[in-house]
Amino acid sequence: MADAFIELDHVEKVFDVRRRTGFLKRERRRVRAVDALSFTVARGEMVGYIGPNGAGKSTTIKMLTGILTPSGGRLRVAGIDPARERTRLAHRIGVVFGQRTTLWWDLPLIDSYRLMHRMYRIPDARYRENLDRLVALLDLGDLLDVPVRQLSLGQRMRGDIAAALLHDPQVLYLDEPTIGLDVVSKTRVRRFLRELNAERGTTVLLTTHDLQDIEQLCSRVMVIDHGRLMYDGPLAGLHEAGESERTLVVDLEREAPPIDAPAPARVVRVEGPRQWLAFPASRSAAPLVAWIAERYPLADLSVREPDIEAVIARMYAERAGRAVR
Ligand SMILES: Nc1ncnc2c1ncn2[C@@H]1O[C@H](COP(=O)(O)OP(=O)(O)OP(=O)(O)O)[C@@H](O)[C@H]1O
Repeated sequence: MADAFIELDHVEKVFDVRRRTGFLKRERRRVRAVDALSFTVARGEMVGYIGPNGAGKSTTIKMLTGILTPSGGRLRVAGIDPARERTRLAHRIGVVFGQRTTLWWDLPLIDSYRLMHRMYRIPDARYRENLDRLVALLDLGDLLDVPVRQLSLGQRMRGDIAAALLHDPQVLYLDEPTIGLDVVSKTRVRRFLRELNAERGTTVLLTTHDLQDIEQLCSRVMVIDHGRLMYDGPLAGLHEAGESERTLVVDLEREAPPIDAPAPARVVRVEGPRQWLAFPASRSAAPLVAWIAERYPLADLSVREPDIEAVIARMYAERAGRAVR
């Protein structure tokens, strides 16, 4: 592909794992974390990269950043072989790990940015311009003098995202950027990423367990499992492939027998006055809510999105999959 920015051609990563199986006894095992993985991502695309635990997502990202060397296949990011030219590539990429911070824990936030200014040799004018823009967009003004360890998770995440973007990377790898954040912080982070992508054309590869991250940010999603690409296409297609379901959680004013909802909705759990109804993710919850509200005394309700593991599990079960390369 001419405008491919990230290119993987039959990339593999095999780990040799030694395991103690008894006194003085060790077993050698080979783990194929990434298996003949091929895909391309065009410049400016925002792609969700999802899969169950241990699927090979982190291993892929580590190879894309040059931290790990592939055992086989061909890998290029912006035309660069990451494992061979890690330093040159570092100027083109930004990485945010939701669970870990790249910021200096004991220093005020601004000091981490000053250190990055030096580390990446960002020209002074560009550093100041980027810092001002990121501080405004991510609302970091009041936090710059606060030591990182005193920041809330949402504040730290915004601080980390700014740190990853100070040097104007062309591609941003995000690993669980909204994990543990409250609804307001999630919305803020997602809005920022949308704007970044629209205004700067930054290519984004996003790993997440939150389907709403994907829904709100990515027109394309890739599903990986056992190191292989299981699906590559729009999120809507994934829902179809896995016939995923959302759950309507209904709190009635008092206990009642399971709600006899019109198919395909059905009660999957009852606990006192609370009932859980599953319905296809492709349908609106509104008609079901209206149907229940007409017949039952409602105290409260909420809709839960399917989690990624459930979608993928169904995808396997149904095997109605499409576009498996
Ligand atoms: N350094 C390593 N040595 C040995 N095995 C490893 C190593 N790193 C990863 N693995 C194995 O490779 C497989 C893929 O792991 P990876 O961390 O890439 O999965 P993941 O999709 O990122 O999972 P999670 O969602 O849990 O982060 C797993 O079986 C894991 O145990």
